[in-house]
Amino acid sequence: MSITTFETEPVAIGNQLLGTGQSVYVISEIGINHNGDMQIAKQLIDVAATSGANAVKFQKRTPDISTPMDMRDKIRSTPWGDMTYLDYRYKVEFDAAQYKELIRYAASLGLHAFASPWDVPSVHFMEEQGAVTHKVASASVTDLELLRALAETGKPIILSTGMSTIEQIDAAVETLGTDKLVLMHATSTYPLPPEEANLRTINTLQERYQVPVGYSGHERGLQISLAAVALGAVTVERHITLDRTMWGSDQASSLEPKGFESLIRDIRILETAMGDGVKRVFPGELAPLSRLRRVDA
Ligand SMILES: C=C(OP(=O)(O)O)C(=O)O
Repeated sequence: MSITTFETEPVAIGNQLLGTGQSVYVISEIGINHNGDMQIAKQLIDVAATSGANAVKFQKRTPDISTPMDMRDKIRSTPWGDMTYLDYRYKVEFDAAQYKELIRYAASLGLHAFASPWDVPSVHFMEEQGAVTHKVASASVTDLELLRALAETGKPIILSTGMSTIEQIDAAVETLGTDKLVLMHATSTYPLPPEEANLRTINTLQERYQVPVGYSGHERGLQISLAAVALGAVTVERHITLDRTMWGSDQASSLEPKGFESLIRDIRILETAMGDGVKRVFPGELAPLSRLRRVDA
């Protein structure tokens, strides 16, 4: 079985190029694992920085717009008591001053900070915070109004493709344009079982859209994300948490600090080991060559 990697024009996010042969851009998905607590958010930024990630990412919602109607009045038990799902969604949102502080804090540690805006006002909100890029969550692939607002920012866009058909991705890509677009292969099963990972889709997306393709992972463990890098993923995004037993819907399928650090260590080894594909004799082979080869050609 052959594996093809496609050369695509790199996309710049801030000072970092995303593309074949470039260092893998590692995104620490904080999402809502901060549970609305600035201290936890900053501790997660610390984890991203000490692990060697390139970026931290949040999820930004205007709950009155982005919360599905049939979910709003459902009662949820939370660490702050029983409340409606809508009230809970507000509880885990940060305001403009808090985002400014978090983005400034991340920048002081050498990290990009951005979000997946889940509705149009959240796009404008993140623009006002000066985000370097915007991510489209898999759930938003078919929200063409949101995608048009994102395209208008002129920023590079990272589009995740979980829970989407190829026709839905076609329409999203047409709306966003391919100029500054990075796609993410994703399967939105939490946690992701290996039989639904379908990693060869990375190559399918590269071939079809001719843009850099990364991987947004929800599996337990590290192997599938590492295999994605070997298949040519230019960026890897994983949820991070301080402790998988913390309260919150994404905590259990997140990586803890030690696991995240190991992931990035192994990604850096892999990207170096991928090389350039040009067959050559390496300096380290010369001694074994003279010792072992009997017939010189
Ligand atoms: C849910 C998100 O991403 P993905 O679809 O890649 O998991 C997100 O970025 O908010």
